[in-house]
Amino acid sequence: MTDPNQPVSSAHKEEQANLAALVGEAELDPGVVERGRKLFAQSWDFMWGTKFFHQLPPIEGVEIAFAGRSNVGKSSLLNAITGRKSLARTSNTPGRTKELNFFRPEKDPTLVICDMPGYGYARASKKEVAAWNELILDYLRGRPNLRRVYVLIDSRHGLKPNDIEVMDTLDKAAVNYQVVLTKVDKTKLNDLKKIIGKVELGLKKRPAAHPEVLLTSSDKKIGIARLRSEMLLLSEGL
Ligand SMILES: Nc1nc2c(ncn2[C@@H]2O[C@H](COP(=O)(O)OP(=O)(O)OP(=O)(O)O)[C@@H](O)[C@H]2O)c(=O)[nH]1
Ligand SMILES: [Mg+2]
Repeated sequence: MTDPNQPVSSAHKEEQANLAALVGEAELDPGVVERGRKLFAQSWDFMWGTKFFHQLPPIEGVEIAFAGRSNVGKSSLLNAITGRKSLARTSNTPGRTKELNFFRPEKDPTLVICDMPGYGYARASKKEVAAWNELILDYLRGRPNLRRVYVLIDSRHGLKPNDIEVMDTLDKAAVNYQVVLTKVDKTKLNDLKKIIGKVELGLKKRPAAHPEVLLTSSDKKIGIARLRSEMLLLSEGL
């Protein structure tokens, strides 16, 4: 709780400190943070895009995917971790990413990131939604080098039925995943704490889920160093 008698700036500072504690970057190993920074400071390139499961790129290195409902901030998060404004196209209109788009460092084939189309986009045609959902689910359960799926959830909205469906699929396929709460710059600290508690409670019952959620804001660059560090360790097979 903030003290109403304190000047606004110190309440703000306290809020920032509380948020930083939730994001958990202070406990990171500085050496790992630096290696993570370097991994993403390389020149990252678009590698492959497809709407079809039978046209996926050849298997090379470790793959990590960003999944989540339309407009949750998947492409923005890819841009934030690679420090690029428009490596992946973003939009405030849901349904921007229409293919599985693969990215990797220009000179290093050890890590590939897949930016996925969003699920749950109501305004596309039924046929298009069905095709996307099929592609997303086929990819999530059928990609042998998929090491981790980050399931992005808007921190203002929480889990929706299609997030549950995706997590059920990942549990059944035994594909390791972790929930990332996005746009934390838009959520009040108390609401954020409530949603973290609720989501983490639900994750306890899920065998393939990482028990802890990550917090990010692509706009304010919150949680980016931690995500980079964790992705570095995954790319190294740890
Ligand atoms: N405030 C805030 N807005 C964000 C953040 N991340 C993304 N957005 C906004 O959310 C909207 C959607 O972002 P995208 O990155 O295109 O979302 P997406 O999940 O890739 O969407 P689809 O490709 O349509 O599935 C854009 O208007 C972004 O500017 C964030 O951390 N904070
Ligand atoms: Mg996108």
